[in-house]
Amino acid sequence: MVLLEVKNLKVWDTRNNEVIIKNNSFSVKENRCLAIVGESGSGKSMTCKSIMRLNKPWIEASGNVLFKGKDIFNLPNTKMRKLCGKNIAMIMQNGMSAFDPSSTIGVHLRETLWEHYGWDKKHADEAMVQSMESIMLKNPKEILKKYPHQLSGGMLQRIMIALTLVLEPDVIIADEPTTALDTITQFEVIHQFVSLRKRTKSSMIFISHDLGVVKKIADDVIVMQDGCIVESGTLSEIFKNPKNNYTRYLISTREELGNKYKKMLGGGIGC
Ligand SMILES: Nc1ncnc2c1ncn2[C@@H]1O[C@H](COP(=O)(O)OP(=O)(O)OP(=O)(O)O)[C@@H](O)[C@H]1O
Repeated sequence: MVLLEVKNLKVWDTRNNEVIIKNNSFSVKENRCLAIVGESGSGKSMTCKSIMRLNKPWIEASGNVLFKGKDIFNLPNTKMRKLCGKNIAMIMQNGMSAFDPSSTIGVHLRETLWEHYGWDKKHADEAMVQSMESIMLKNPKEILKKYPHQLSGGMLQRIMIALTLVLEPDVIIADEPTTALDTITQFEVIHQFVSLRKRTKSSMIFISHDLGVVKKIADDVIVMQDGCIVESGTLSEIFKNPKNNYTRYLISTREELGNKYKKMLGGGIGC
């Protein structure tokens, strides 16, 4: 079953009328992970921000976004706020930008859980502490008292994963969630994403320019170039039999990079 359908999405900058996303359509099926890949500036983030209506005021979008068959593109902002988080949750590229710098993590999480579930402080804290423990975050009670700047990017990403586990949304949108992290933390966070999918049975849109990561997590892939979807298919179709030159180029550069690392590390790394 299709859970989220994006139809003829067009996005443009009203300041200079530059078209950023050109009439793209794609869908996310139940319990599947769709990866959006492409080089920097190809429009991956803009696509997801447009679904969530997180674009800057000068950016406009047209088209349709259907969630469980209902058009949410023209939903009033108050209804959209309710939907975001509980039904469709976005995990940002940079953990720091997801949290209010002037509030503690606890205040932020409690507000979110109050808004979506009406939980009081005790209920929210219990759920978050349990969720953070389940993904091996140490001292969760202390974490709730901290401000975002007191925690590392990897910690903030994991807190967002813990919150997503509590919210159990139907669709999770993860925008390059490992970009700002070092290699070891990246590996751990990807592992958390894979188990997040298993535990919540959520569908996922996973944005990445790292095809190695995509191979680990995705079922379906769309490839973007200059605001257009140039190829789409299942993971094995895209990797084993890419039809588009740009897809072939992305895969070959990934393989070259992988081989270089293998040589450097004496054959110890796989992609
Ligand atoms: N706030 C903005 N205002 C105007 N143009 C923007 C804005 N944000 C992004 N763009 C432009 O939109 C295009 C697509 O950007 P987008 O961030 O979606 O790319 P991306 O594929 O996600 O890249 P990256 O992998 O670097 O995050 C780029 O040309 C970018 O310059």
